[in-house]
Amino acid sequence: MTVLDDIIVGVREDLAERRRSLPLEDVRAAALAAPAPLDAFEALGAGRGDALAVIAEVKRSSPSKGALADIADPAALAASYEQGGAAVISVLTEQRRFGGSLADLDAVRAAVGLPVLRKDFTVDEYQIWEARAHGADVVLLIVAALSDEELTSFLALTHRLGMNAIVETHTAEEVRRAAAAEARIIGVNVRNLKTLDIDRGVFAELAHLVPAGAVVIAESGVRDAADVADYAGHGAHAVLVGEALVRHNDPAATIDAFKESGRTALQDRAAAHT
Ligand SMILES: O=C(O)c1ccccc1NCC(=O)[C@H](O)[C@H](O)COP(=O)(O)O
Repeated sequence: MTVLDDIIVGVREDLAERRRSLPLEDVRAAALAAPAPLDAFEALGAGRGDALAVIAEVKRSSPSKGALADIADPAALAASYEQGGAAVISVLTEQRRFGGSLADLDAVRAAVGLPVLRKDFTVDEYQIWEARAHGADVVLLIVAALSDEELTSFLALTHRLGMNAIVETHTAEEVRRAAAAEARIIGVNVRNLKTLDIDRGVFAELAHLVPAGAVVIAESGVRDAADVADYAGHGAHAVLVGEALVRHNDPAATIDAFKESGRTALQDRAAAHT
């Protein structure tokens, strides 16, 4: 069993319990009553000009590293991300392996005026309705965890609710599947979901396969501004950063530095293409 399979077993068990305490009809009603979603595609699309967008993640722990940070106040952390110029805030809500929760999502939603990503392992439409009910603007759809039919129907539901999805890929075949599903935002995650190893070179290999018009996100493995520049130089419109921000004592300054590094790399890239 891969790490992804193992995570999904836990996700399904937790989901069954939530579904028992709150049926789908009730979650749907709450989602439809929630304030309208914010436009993450536009917020991330800034990176298609000369300004790299940063998706800043609230991440307590992970299967690869264990506990990362004691985040006593996720709202305050998210507010510092917003102050540093993040375009989108990502909140990991998976509980067993990442220590996240819907309570974290609620706290962050209430604290920031930016689009918020509910970052979880989406395997059922219930989770998309639930994300919207809790004020999320974006959900994560991991191609490796979904059939083509699920990917297409989950993407359609997401768009019908006025939300966006980051469609996450790890291989050329998954980028092809994301493109065939007409994903507007495609993430390339350089963390191998079988070994959990980071290989930043994967982004350079796959980014150019993403269709023009889509937003391309480099996910995972950003340690410093040089990594951001490397991703931007290979075509990233945005980077998704967790560990480097939650471990830093000044996340706002770190985001600012990442954006500056990305801007310079994008300008160099544009100059090289003229
Ligand atoms: O972070 C992990 O160990 C992990 C393991 C298995 C599946 C997903 C995992 N992480 C989710 C993410 O995509 C990252 O949280 C995100 O890209 C940020 O990564 P990083 O900046 O390297 O913390």
